[in-house]
Amino acid sequence: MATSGVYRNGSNKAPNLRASSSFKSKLPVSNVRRSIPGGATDTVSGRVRVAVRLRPRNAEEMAADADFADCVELQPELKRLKLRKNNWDSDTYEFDEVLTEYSSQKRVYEVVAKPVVESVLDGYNGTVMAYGQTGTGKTYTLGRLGDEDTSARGIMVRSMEDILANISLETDSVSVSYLQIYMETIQDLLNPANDNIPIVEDQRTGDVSLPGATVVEIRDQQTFIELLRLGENHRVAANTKLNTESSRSHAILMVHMKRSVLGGEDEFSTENENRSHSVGNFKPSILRKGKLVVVDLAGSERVHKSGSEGHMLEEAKSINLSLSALGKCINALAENSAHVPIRDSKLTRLLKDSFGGTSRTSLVVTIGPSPRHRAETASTILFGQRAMKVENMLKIKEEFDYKSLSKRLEIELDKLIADNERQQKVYENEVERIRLEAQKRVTEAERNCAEALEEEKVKCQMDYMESIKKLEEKWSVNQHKCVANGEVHMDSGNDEVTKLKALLQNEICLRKAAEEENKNLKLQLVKFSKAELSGGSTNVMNIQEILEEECRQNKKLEEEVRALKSQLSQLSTEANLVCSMEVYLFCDLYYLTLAICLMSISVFYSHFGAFMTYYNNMLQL
Ligand SMILES: Nc1ncnc2c1ncn2[C@@H]1O[C@H](COP(=O)(O)OP(=O)(O)OP(=O)(O)O)[C@@H](O)[C@H]1O
Repeated sequence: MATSGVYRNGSNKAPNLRASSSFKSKLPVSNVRRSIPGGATDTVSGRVRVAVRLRPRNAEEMAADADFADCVELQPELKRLKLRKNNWDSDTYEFDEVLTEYSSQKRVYEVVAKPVVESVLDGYNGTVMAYGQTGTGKTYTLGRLGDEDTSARGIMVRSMEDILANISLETDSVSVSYLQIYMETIQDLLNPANDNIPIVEDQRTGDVSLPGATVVEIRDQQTFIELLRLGENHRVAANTKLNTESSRSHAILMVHMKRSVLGGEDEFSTENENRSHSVGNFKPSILRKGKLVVVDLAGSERVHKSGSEGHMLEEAKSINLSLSALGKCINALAENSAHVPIRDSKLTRLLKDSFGGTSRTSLVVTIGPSPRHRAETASTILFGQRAMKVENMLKIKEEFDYKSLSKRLEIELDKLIADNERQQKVYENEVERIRLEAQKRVTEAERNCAEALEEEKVKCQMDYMESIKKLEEKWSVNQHKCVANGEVHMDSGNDEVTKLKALLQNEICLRKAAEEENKNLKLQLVKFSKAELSGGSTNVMNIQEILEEECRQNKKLEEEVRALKSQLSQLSTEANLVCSMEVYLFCDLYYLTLAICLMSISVFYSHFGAFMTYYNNMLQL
């Protein structure tokens, strides 16, 4: 009976496996505490999950153990394993999963690794590790490539298949490193020249990294399989008594995944959305940095059983040393010991996060059926049982992806610039269209205007011609009238003007003679004045006054003569142009004026004559 067995897991009671959630189930969301960015304190408890896998009998065992029953009996439906002590007694152990010799590789992947891979895709670290005696199927479980038979593919290949199927190569990235710990040195299986890679621990986060290890970005499954093949070729293996191709090193495959998750995609979208509203629609996406570590341990073995000696013995001792260090750490963690001897080996330092750390860890312990190896099988089972007690505090590794936000903003900016340029082009085309239309309209308006002007011009010319014609007709009529009425007067007017001119000329001559005479008189007066200088008689003074008065009169006359001259010249010009009636009027007027002038001149000369008489009298006196 299953329940009648004795539980052997460090105490008399099996771990409370039923209380835990299903091995396949995802992490309970309600337990997750998140704090972004910086990867902070998003933790959830996660016990190390352990499955046991039984290898079928191999050819050697079929022969050697033909008469013996297997040392184990599996009850997969109860997830129990019975380890026979003898024919009538057995110890019963409970595991998270019990995988029989008939379990397919697919089933093994799904119960052991798939939940871990899913966690890695969610941004957690994950570890899948195989532990067991040499030749029990660790490499078979983890590392089979399934070249000929895809159903034989191991956990490594299937994990990568799942990862590649769940990420977007446009926004996410996957890269791998493949290493081995051989004789306490870390070597690069993808580049054997890298044969002493240091382990670097981040003091702040506790994260472990291997600077210098080859990191290859994976974009397709085939590349990954080729890398695994390359790594397997470089892995140290040897033909031992227990396994013709026994791995002499611990192989460690590290898969680094960076997955960009847009805000609002998952359960904490509301929180992210609220936070992102301050930056508008451009919420930084969340970058999840999950790391999957797949560890194919070297086989635990009893040295005498593996037949190792010389260098292989040294290898076996080194393997056992590191496995024993791992066992001690797991024991310490299982017992909540204050000190966990992580630094005792490279293996434990490298697996620091896998046991007692932040990783979701799944362990598959492989066992063989042979009763001859019962002790090793028991040891393996106990290792698994202790590992089941190790509690990890899973911590999500995520941060705001400012790089991707910047890229998105750049793309958005490019889009906006292109939109703007397109709109600018549309605008320019529209402006050009409007300009051409306006130009067309202006040209049309100009043409219309020119036509209208031309029409107006023609009309004006016609009106002008009409007016000229009318004037000419009128002028002609007037001409005829003039000819009929005033031709004789015109001729007589012209004669009168000529006479007037002659008279005027005569008067000018007279005036000049008078001026000459006046000048002479002045000279004589000066002489006379000198002679009579001291006399100062009143007569002379009177004469002077009379003389000055005469001069004034003379000037007045001169001005009148000048005015007459200018009027005469004007009259001469106008006389040729004005009609005969007007000429008559002007002529009459001038005759009158001229008569007055002549009268004035005669008065002057009469005065002048009187003066001269008086003057001569005076001289005689
Ligand atoms: N479940 C299985 N079904 C069929 N064959 C298996 C199974 N497990 C292992 N084998 C076979 O057993 C042999 C040893 O397996 P494997 O090399 O995987 O053991 P191992 O534990 O890795 O050994 P080592 O520790 O020496 O490297 C191989 O030939 C493998 O094909």
